[in-house]
Amino acid sequence: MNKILFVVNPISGGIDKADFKNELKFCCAESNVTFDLIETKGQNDHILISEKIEQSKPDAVVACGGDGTINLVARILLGRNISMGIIPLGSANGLATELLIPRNIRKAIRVILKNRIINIDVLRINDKYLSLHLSDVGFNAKLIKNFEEGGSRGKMAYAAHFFKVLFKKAPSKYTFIVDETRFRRRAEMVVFANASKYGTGAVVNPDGCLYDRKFEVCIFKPYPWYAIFRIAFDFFTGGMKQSPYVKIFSTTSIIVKSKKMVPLQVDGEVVGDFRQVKVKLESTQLPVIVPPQYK
Ligand SMILES: Nc1ncnc2c1ncn2[C@@H]1O[C@H](COP(=O)(O)OP(=O)(O)OP(=O)(O)O)[C@@H](O)[C@H]1O
Repeated sequence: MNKILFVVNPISGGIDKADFKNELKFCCAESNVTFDLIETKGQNDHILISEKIEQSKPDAVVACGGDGTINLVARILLGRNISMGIIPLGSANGLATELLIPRNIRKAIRVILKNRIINIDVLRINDKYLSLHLSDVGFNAKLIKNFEEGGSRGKMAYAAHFFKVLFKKAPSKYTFIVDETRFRRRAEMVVFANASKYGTGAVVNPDGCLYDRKFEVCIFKPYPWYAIFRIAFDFFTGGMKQSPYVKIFSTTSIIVKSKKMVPLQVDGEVVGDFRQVKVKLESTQLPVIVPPQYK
């Protein structure tokens, strides 16, 4: 690899990026690799980064931030034949966790410099949003919405919101359309899973694989209140496939319709309320730099 462009979100995770930039200089000099760096501004980043790519002609573009920054870079790179790297420097790094990318900055930079690439699947939602990791409608989207609106931070606050939302059940009626088949179900949550687990470590889709040319739909059926503990247990022990409250199947496209508006979250970001969610596997995969331990 000759040249790398690092896209750094200066505010992600509330982390000062000075140490990271020093590490970057050190590691790239050590490996004789030239690099460019651009900081995101929070506005028109798509244009600024695209222009920088044209000018800099990098072999790889590395997203340094949280899931939002990764999604931004992925949208720009898809179809361009440039690989994407990830340095997890956000408050939420679901995809980096899934890919076993080290949280340690120096180790993460060295993963990039080793340049081991796999092509991962990408989902397109409602012809607009890109999902590399996990997207859903229902209780998790509500959880994220409440958490963001609550203004609180930290694991305890998150756990409190988690149980509050699980207890405050509000199933919706959904119609599922897969190829020629159509069926109806009431559900507390429907997950469109390219990956296997959330950034918190909760395993929603135990067999999830990022490069298998399909994704899983995980339907959480309405459950009695006492099932909350079983569901929480299955989330953290990887037992979701055996759960009587969850149905999981694989597909390459689906349309889910709901009578009422339901919040949709895409890779950690609530993007709005919808009555219809259309999910499709993109024909193009995205080359991503991964550590040797990711199989
Ligand atoms: N220079 C900047 N100033 C303010 N906001 C910015 C800047 N650069 C990027 N952003 C915003 O950062 C957000 C993406 O953050 P990202 O997901 O990478 O990190 P994060 O710490 O996990 O964030 P969050 O906790 O908000 O999800 C986007 O909303 C983007 O608009």
